[in-house]
Amino acid sequence: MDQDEDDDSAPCFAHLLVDGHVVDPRTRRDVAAFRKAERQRLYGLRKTLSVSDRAAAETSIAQGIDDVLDDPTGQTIAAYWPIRGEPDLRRWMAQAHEHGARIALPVVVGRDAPVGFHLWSPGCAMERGIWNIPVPRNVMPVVPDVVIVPLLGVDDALFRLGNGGGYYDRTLVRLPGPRRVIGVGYGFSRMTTIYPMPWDVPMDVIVLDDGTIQHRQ
Ligand SMILES: Nc1nc2c(c(=O)[nH]1)N(C=O)[C@@H](CNc1ccc(C(=O)N[C@@H](CCC(=O)O)C(=O)O)cc1)CN2
Ligand SMILES: Nc1ncnc2c1ncn2[C@@H]1O[C@H](COP(=O)(O)OP(=O)(O)OP(=O)(O)O)[C@@H](O)[C@H]1O
Repeated sequence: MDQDEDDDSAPCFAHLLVDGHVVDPRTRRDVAAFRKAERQRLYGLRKTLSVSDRAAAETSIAQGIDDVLDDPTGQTIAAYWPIRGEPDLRRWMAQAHEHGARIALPVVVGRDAPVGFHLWSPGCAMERGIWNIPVPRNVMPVVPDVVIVPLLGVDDALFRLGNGGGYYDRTLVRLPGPRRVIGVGYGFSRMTTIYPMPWDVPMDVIVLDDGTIQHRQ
């Protein structure tokens, strides 16, 4: 017997809630298993990229972001410090900083909490944060106008598959004011669907290394 559906001695439905969203437990389990397998497949594809593939991808993605952003001057832009074979945009970040953008990095502050965004500048002191991800040592929190998110997978409706912590989804729903979410990744990241769940937040536009620039319909 399945405890989730058939235990009528349990009047509490809290186990069906994910961050306030009602979710069927069996669906949640199936989707989590699907995403886990897809993550492994996509991490594997990233590992096949050569140094020159990566360099070319970074140039192409940087160009695509410039096309999408227009003038970064005066904008507060959250980018990221690359992990797990993500495109390395640090050169683009330094250039945008030089052109007058404020650049911030995501900082995990707690397991199920939204991430914070802390100002970064080229060469600033860094330290290892949660998950061992480098973060700026000096804590200067900001609210970004633009969030550049690394995508592991992306589906036709621009829902993102990430590393599986749910951090960006939790963060983006809570960001005050208008913000633009730009997903960046490799051409092989495309999927038909990630089976979006109520908490998934679609991106506004994606920039892939194969030259794809796709805006959400
Ligand atoms: N470069 C970069 N920085 C980032 C993010 C990112 O995706 N890329 N994040 C964007 O969110 C946050 C970190 N997100 C992370 C999410 C999960 C795991 C992780 O290790 N997950 C487990 C599996 C979790 C699960 O399936 O329950 C693992 O892979 O072992 C690490 C970092 C903040 N900083
Ligand atoms: N508000 C929320 N937003 C996102 N995920 C949440 C939320 N609350 C709880 N979760 C849980 O966190 C996990 C997030 O999984 P999901 O596949 O969405 O991660 P992801 O978007 O790939 O990760 P990340 O953004 O860290 O790269 C799920 O198991 C989900 O149940």
